[in-house]
Amino acid sequence: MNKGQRKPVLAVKDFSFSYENLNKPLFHQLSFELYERETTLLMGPSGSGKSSLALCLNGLYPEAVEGTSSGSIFFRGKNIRDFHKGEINQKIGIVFQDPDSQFCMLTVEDELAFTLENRKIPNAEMPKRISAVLQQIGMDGFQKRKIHELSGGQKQKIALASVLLLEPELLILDEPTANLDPVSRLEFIRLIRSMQRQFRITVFIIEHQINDWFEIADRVLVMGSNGRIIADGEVNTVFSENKNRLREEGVFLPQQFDDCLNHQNSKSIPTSFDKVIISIENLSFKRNEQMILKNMNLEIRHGEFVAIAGENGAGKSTLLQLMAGLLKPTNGEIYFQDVFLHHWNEKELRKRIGFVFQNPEHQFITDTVYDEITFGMKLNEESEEKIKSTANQLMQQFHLIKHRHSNPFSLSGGEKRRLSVATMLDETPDILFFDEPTSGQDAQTMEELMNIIEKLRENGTSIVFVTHDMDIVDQVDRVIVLHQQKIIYDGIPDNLWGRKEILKKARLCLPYRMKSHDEGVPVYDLVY
Ligand SMILES: Nc1ncnc2c1ncn2[C@@H]1O[C@H](COP(=O)(O)OP(=O)(O)OP(=O)(O)O)[C@@H](O)[C@H]1O
Ligand SMILES: Nc1ncnc2c1ncn2[C@@H]1O[C@H](COP(=O)(O)OP(=O)(O)OP(=O)(O)O)[C@@H](O)[C@H]1O
Repeated sequence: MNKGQRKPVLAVKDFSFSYENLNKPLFHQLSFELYERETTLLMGPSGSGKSSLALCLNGLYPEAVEGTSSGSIFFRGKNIRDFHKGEINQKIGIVFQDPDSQFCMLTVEDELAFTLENRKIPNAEMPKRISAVLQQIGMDGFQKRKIHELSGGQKQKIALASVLLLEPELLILDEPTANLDPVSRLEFIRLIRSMQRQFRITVFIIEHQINDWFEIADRVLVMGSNGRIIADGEVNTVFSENKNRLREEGVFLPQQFDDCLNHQNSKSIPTSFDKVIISIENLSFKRNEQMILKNMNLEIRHGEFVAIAGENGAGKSTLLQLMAGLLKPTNGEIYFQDVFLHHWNEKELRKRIGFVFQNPEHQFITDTVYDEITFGMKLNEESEEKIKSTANQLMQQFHLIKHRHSNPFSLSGGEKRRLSVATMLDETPDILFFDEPTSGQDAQTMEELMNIIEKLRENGTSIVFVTHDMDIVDQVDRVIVLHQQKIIYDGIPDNLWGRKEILKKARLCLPYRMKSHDEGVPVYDLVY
């Protein structure tokens, strides 16, 4: 049966949407259809309106925000406005970009039971279903854990489990794997594929990078910065016919279409890594009596570009926060420039150490983008002139000028992350800690971020960041891999790629430039 004869699950007709505080519509007269058992990827530059569209598709917007819409959205032929409240949210399940905004209960078990209650599943059946879904996402045993005490990736997995329990007819996933370790990401994609075969669900995914989804995506839609769909069709056709336009828009091209891709290695920057900036001696750290890091020794040198990798929950964010003095070791010592970290004056330390959180919202303390960027400079009593010119330069650099008066919490995911990085660069720090700075960024911003990092390094700043992106790890001077409270690898990335047993233990995979040697094998089977 061709598409002309098939009935769409979802039909969007001439749909436009505007936020009241923006002077023009975010997107205009969008028309497209989604079909049963198809997987459609929505791509587009950061801020183009992808998450806003997802929230319109399941009827949450425009009611839940100050916004207006025109046109219609039909679910199996019925206007979504004509469904009873709550009914449409079960048919169309959505996982938000920020899992924190999804949770309503304290523990994992209560959160998942809440979904089952809404589906009127009998209480007696719940433990079995909860255990089964947690097993599917590799988190059985986490039932009693408090959600706010989970790592970023663990939270994302719980948000995904919750929507899987809903068994919706249409599943909308907004950057669902951004915080997952590489193997969890591939496992999740496989799970979606098998669920789709089993339950005939339709899947709509918002993603910046298509590489992992390439094998299962039937179709790709691209939203342009002009608020219109600029490409729609089968994956190969879209990328081969629109390569230049998509590149101009800052959209990531799949590996096989990206002829500009090369293995850039930042080791070319002349740096002497002799002087130690951070030194860790016999560090141990416990949380709620659980040992997270044990007897760790580590040195970071001036100008070094270091990545920290490892599976979800391995302790990467914890290590970063300890090195930045945001957490105190249970045992052992950390020195910053040869002085005990906790002997430093707090104000002086914050000037010298920059820290970008995994969740950018944890960093925001003011009501506008401008105030956020100038906050540190005002605190340091910089001149009015310097504050203005630095703020303007940073807003230009991070494409935030048009949002200068916006509330940081109303920005798109990528814009929030760019703001959180910009606020750290009002001065050149001695060391900059980044917790997954590149996740959720479009191709253009990613490239610009890497350029900013290179410039900082030229000025001697050390960069230490946590990432699940093996292509970024491929570009650093040194990679540290954490596993079961310890460092199991510390060296150059090129040597890591040959250490299959380490990759396997830490649930890492190879960068794409190395995977491409095995052509013809589906990417999700190419973990080791
Ligand atoms: N609640 C809101 N009020 C006002 N403006 C908003 C609100 N939410 C989003 N915006 C603005 O709408 C634009 C689109 O945001 P949206 O989150 O839909 O983009 P996106 O394409 O998903 O971006 P990203 O790839 O960065 O996640 C952004 O410029 C954002 O600042
Ligand atoms: N506030 C907290 N209270 C108690 N335990 C916590 C807290 N935050 C994290 N943990 C636990 O500490 C361990 C390490 O968490 P951390 O956030 O450092 O992991 P991570 O390697 O950064 O993970 P991810 O890749 O998922 O972001 C995890 O088992 C997590 O559940």
